[in-house]
Amino acid sequence: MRAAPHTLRITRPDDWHLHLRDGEPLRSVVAHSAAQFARAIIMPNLRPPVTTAQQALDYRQRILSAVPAGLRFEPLMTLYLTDELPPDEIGRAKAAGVLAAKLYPAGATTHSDAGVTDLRKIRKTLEAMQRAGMLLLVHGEVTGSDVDLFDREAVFIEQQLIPLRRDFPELKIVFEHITTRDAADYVQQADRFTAATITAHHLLYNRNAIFSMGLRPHYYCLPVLKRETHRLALVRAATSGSDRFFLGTDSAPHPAHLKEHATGCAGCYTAHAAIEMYAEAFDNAAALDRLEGFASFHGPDFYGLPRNTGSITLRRESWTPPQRFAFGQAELKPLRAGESLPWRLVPADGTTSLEVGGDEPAR
Ligand SMILES: NC(=O)N[C@@H](CC(=O)O)C(=O)O
Ligand SMILES: [Zn+2]
Ligand SMILES: [Zn+2]
Repeated sequence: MRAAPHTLRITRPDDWHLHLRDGEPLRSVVAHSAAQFARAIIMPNLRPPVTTAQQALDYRQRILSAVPAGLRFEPLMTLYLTDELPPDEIGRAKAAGVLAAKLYPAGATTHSDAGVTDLRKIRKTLEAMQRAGMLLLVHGEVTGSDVDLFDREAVFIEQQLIPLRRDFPELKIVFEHITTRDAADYVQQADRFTAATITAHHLLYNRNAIFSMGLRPHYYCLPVLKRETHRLALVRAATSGSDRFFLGTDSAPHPAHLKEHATGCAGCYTAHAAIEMYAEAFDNAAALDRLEGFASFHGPDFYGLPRNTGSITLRRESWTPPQRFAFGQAELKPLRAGESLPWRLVPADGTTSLEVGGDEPAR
């Protein structure tokens, strides 16, 4: 048997699904992602949502100005699809460098109230995207109160995704943050125009995490964590070597007081330790050799972008993320707060990743 490696060097990874928010909260969190990832696909679910090319360009500029000096980070922008989005905005967005548009079924998740109420209403926009080569990113859950929360992803595949795939065969679709064996199987068997992102928390946890010795709101996200058989299927997909699956943290910061609330917000914050959590999940599956493809190659290959050239190093060294970070005027409780992690990112400049951000907002 080979000895378990103590360090792991991989091509610098990207995050293909990230929420950075805006204003002061943005300035509090962006350094965490920039310390780990070269690029990230930035979700457009602000209030109001990012629905025009100009808004995407302005938001990109605000993100760049929030990146601390000395860190390089490229935000890759997306548009938020609504029933009213004019199809010709797609051409303007494409020309402005926007890579993708995001489908939030109305009511499916955080800040999705302006989302699409019926796919038939956006056919012309989807046609324009297919023509322009703009990717469609989907939050794949149906919303009806008649469908059990834990079945919403599987029902979405049958009711929405299969017809969508048939009607727009050459539209590149990323099924975002998949959480079920159904979704992993669907993507594995689909053609080369379909891929999926998988979060670190869905690789590490099943739904017991939300209910373990009391209700734990920091494990609540959408799509919600599923049962263990689904987690195992996600681990198999991520570590299979298949280029259909790639890294997307879905790190989704919310003020702690709104998560620890009678109607707590959905979203887990993982950007402070994302690559470390993925390394842990791949290590648990004895598949560390597959991490680089998943984290650094499959995403850019699917998006048609160049792979990164630099590298990062991870060390097997236990460390403990802090209990909280500042988040604008509020607090942010990260996943694994106060709990040890077995892998640690070795920062390029010799400081520790914990010092980026620290207990204070990173500026
Ligand atoms: N994942 C989440 O639970 N929340 C995300 C929205 C999303 O990605 O669905 C958020 O913006 O907070
Ligand atoms: Zn989502
Ligand atoms: Zn998300």
